[in-house]
Amino acid sequence: MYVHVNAATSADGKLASRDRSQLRISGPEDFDRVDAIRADSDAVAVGVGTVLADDPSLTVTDEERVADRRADGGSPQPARVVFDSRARTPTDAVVLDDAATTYVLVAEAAPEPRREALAAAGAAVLVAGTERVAPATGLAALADRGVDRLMVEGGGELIFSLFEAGLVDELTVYVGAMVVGGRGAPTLADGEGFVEAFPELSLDGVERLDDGVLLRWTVEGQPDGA
Ligand SMILES: NC(=O)c1ccc[n+]([C@@H]2O[C@H](COP(=O)([O-])OP(=O)(O)OC[C@H]3O[C@@H](n4cnc5c(N)ncnc54)[C@H](O)[C@@H]3O)[C@@H](O)[C@H]2O)c1
Ligand SMILES: Nc1nc(=O)c(N)c(NC[C@H](O)[C@H](O)[C@H](O)COP(=O)(O)O)[nH]1
Repeated sequence: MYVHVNAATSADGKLASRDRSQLRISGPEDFDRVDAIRADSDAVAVGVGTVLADDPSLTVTDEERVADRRADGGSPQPARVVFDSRARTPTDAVVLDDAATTYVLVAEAAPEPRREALAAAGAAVLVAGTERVAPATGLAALADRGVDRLMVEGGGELIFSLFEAGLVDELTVYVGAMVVGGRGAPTLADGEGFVEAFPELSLDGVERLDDGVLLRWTVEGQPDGA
């Protein structure tokens, strides 16, 4: 599976402010680029922290892109994926509307009534991992369901854990023209952090977009040597 992580940060590397509410960093050109990546993907993934903070739709909005997907014989919308170890996704979350298939990846530790509530709300609940969703197991379950190209939009906890597992192929970051600050504000890669075996990136492109900069990298070396 090809895994493309895309996110937007402030000039100081934050995904959002310390209150973790949704922060508009991208401008219209970057949001259009995000829409195009979604349209090229079989599924779009976020962590449950992002669902709770942003309540995103994760759908393709450009009608031509939707029509192209249909013409190619595929589903009009990519599937949506929530990494949600304890099944905390609210049953009225926008990702559970009927716009697309939604997989909620949970751990065995997720309470059964929550799993049932999510299934009743229309989610396809997949168990991957014991206490926390195991990234490689989760991605294998998605691959079994036809996901070859996965876009990951964040947040910082999920992005770190995918790097830690050596599963990221491509990273694109839009760096917007603002400073957010705050030691507790989420950054592009949070989690425990690396002290050695840092994932190595190879720069593929730098481009001005809106008032910011788009950086494109291929992931060369990963902690597990993948
Ligand atoms: N600027 C951007 O591009 C962008 C993109 C996405 C999110 N955000 C922001 O990021 C913040 C949310 O990020 P976050 O880091 O708090 O949460 P997150 O979205 O990374 O979700 C983390 C949660 O996912 C669950 N999870 C399940 N399996 C996991 C695994 N293997 N590894 C890690 N998490 C796993 C856990 O419950 C964990 O608490 C919000 O403030 C949101 O607005 C910004
Ligand atoms: N590229 C990007 N630039 C931003 O400035 C920003 N805040 C996000 N955030 C990603 C997060 O997942 C958002 O919640 C979705 O971008 C919202 O997506 P919808 O339009 O609801 O589908 N992503």
